[in-house]
Amino acid sequence: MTSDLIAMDHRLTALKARFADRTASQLNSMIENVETWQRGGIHHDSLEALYQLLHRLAGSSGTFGFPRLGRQASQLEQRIKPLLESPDFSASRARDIIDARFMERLCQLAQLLEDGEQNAPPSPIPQQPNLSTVRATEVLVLGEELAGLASALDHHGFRFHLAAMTTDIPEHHWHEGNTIVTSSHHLKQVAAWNKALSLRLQQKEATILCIGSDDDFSARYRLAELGASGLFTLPVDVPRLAERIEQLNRERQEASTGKVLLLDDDEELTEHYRLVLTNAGMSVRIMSRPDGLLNTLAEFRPDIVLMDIHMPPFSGITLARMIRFEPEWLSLPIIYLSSEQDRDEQLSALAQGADEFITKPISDRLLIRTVRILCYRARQLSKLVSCDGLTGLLNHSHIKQALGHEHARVQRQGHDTIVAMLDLDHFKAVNDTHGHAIGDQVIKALATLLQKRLRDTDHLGRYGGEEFVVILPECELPQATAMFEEICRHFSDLTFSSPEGQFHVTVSIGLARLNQFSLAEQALNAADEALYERKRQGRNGVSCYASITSPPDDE
Ligand SMILES: Nc1nc2c(ncn2[C@@H]2O[C@H](COP(=O)(O)OP(=O)(O)OP(=O)(O)O)[C@@H](O)[C@H]2O)c(=O)[nH]1
Repeated sequence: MTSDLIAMDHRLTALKARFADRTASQLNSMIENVETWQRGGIHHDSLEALYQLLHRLAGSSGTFGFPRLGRQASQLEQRIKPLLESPDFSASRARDIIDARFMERLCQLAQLLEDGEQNAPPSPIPQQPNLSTVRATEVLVLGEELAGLASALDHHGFRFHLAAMTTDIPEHHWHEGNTIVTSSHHLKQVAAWNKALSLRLQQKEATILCIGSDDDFSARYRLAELGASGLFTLPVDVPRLAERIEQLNRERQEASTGKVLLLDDDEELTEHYRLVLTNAGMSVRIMSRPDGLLNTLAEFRPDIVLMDIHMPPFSGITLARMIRFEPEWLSLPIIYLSSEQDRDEQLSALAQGADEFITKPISDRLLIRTVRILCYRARQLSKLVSCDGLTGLLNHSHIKQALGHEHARVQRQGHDTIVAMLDLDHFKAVNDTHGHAIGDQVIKALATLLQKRLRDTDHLGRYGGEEFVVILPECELPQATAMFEEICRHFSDLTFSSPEGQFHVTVSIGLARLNQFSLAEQALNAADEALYERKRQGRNGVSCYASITSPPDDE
């Protein structure tokens, strides 16, 4: 076990101990209360307090290793619920329910807590996917004949490892995050090697893209049968291959990461979920009270919200409806986390503004899998709305929105952020000579190169036809200039081909510091001005707004 896992194990054990202590003292005082009620009268509020305790235990005990306690609490909870919901509550009906048998079973809960604590085996910690490998973009190129292709991929920003045979690849270079590129002759052997390593290292198989000359149905079918996930025919269209590899990387990364806002008034349970999800590679923000919910949504911008339904005095159902007041959050997936078992009740809760229901208790593994799938689906959906179809980058309105958010962050935190405006040079001539479809490939190649070279925290958008906007948070002008100069060099090295022959394209870039401007729009105009200065100076390079002119005093 790594030191991180040991630390996490200790924290989960400490949480379990806290849960057991708190529950023991709450159960004991509840048992005393119920004994008093049996002698006197039972009030609605007292019964409601008992219900809340049982409801909490039904939802959380399983997570802390007390599944029997959770089941029994759920059965007792179900006995009280109809009376609490009925319009004619009466003390005598309550006394009929809270009878000697009920009391006996309530006392057993405390016993189950003690027994469970002694006997429950420690729950295994779900393994964290190694994020450094998930993010890795190394391409394994297998087959000496593909050496030229490997160096062409290098120009597109991919690290590659070239080998003649699988036996020449050190095992530590293989992981499930790899893309393997090989020719159809080697596919059978490469696929067997890939499968053997995936079984031995207990990871998913790496994705194999195949280079071949036959493109007919039976050739394709055979490659798919052998385990290939894509075919590129000779001569290989390198920008298209680079784009496919980049897309695979993105999909892998998106499948393992996610931003989750978790709202539940049970602090130990929320902390447990946070530890488990964070350890699985997700970014988690927790709240035990909903007061600051709207601010947290705006600042954290989660992929999904996981929310308890019962958080006295708040109701998750009302909160879900309240979140939808803001058009910005109309499509934000809200998932109820609740121990409510009744499907009818679940559906009527869902009808009022949420999207899914996760029933507590839930095992750590199932929680991770469910949350991962929900985050992935949420990102795919929001991408459809926010991304440009040709390049997959943010579209015009969403890159402007991202700029607005970053401007607000800069104003609050004062860090340096750079805005870049990029425009392909003489692109009309590219379209006129090689055709619009080839022009599209040039646009996609620049998008892929930007995605490869920039950080996950940067924002990339296609602003117009052959114009891009990039936002680099927490970056200074000299760094940004050096990085974009390198991008210009790499882009001009890419070779494109069409029936008219091979050709190269260059890009001009204008930079501005977002901090210099009181409005985000002004920074965009400044970057645009710097871009046109670059065009005047001969294109294929970078100009900075600061070096052209100082900002006016009032900006
Ligand atoms: N293939 C393709 N071309 C596009 C797309 N959107 C815009 N364009 C073309 O991009 C070209 C832009 O040309 P201009 O604005 O004249 O600029 P330019 O030829 O790049 O010259 P400079 O910017 O001065 O270097 C036009 O021919 C547009 O039709 C697109 O989605 N795909």
